[in-house]
Amino acid sequence: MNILMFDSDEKLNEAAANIIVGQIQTIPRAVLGLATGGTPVGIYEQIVRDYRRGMVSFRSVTTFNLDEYVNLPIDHPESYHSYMNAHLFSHIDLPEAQRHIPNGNAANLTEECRRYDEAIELAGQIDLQLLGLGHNGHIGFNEPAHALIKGTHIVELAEKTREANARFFDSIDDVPKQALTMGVGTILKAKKILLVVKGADKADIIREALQGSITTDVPASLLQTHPNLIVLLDSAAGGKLA
Ligand SMILES: O=P(O)(O)OC[C@H]1O[C@](O)(CO)[C@@H](O)[C@@H]1O
Repeated sequence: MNILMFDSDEKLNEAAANIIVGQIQTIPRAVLGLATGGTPVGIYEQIVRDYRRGMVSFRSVTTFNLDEYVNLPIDHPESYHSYMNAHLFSHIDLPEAQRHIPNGNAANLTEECRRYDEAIELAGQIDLQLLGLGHNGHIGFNEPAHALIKGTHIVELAEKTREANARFFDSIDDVPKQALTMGVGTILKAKKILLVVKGADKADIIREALQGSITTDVPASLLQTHPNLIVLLDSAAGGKLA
């Protein structure tokens, strides 16, 4: 595990963008796993700047997002489809057919999960998976549980997750109760993982995830088993690491 700490958000975003752009430049048909939430917004802004400077093209890149809400219309401003369009996809030359996000409005959600896993397999596994961290240690929407699920599945969102994400909606009642998420097995199969964590409110959970026991109660702790994990933290998030 390689942990890097930054004293400014700008430097952290630049470092994360460099790693992602570097993968695209060195891997001919790179497959990226992408995340949503507040954390990656500045990283996507930096990637778009790099794209506009002509440093990178996404024409032969394939992307798979970690998750999507269930029963939230795709064009709802807070769907992860809308998020990805607003922050990344509408600004770069990534062909639409190469962008993948689970469909939380599919008539048969179980079948949609199976289809999503099959698409990832067909793409030849994920070269680089970008991850944020939930306050309860979730990665993607893999919430703390007695057992974690390997592949894409339907998940009941934890109250803590709905509370954290209520800031994006008019009220907590509007936050969906379910989501589709890539499983921890798929995440751990990525060749490289880039975990980005920002803010003092995540200092305790990142310490538990990286330096505590490996437990399904803190899904991110399973990342300790990954052979190629890079962790980028701001100094507030990293403030409690031993
Ligand atoms: O970056 P944020 O907004 O704190 O979110 C952290 C994590 O929570 C999620 O948004 C899901 O709640 C993940 O996609 C993200 O990695």
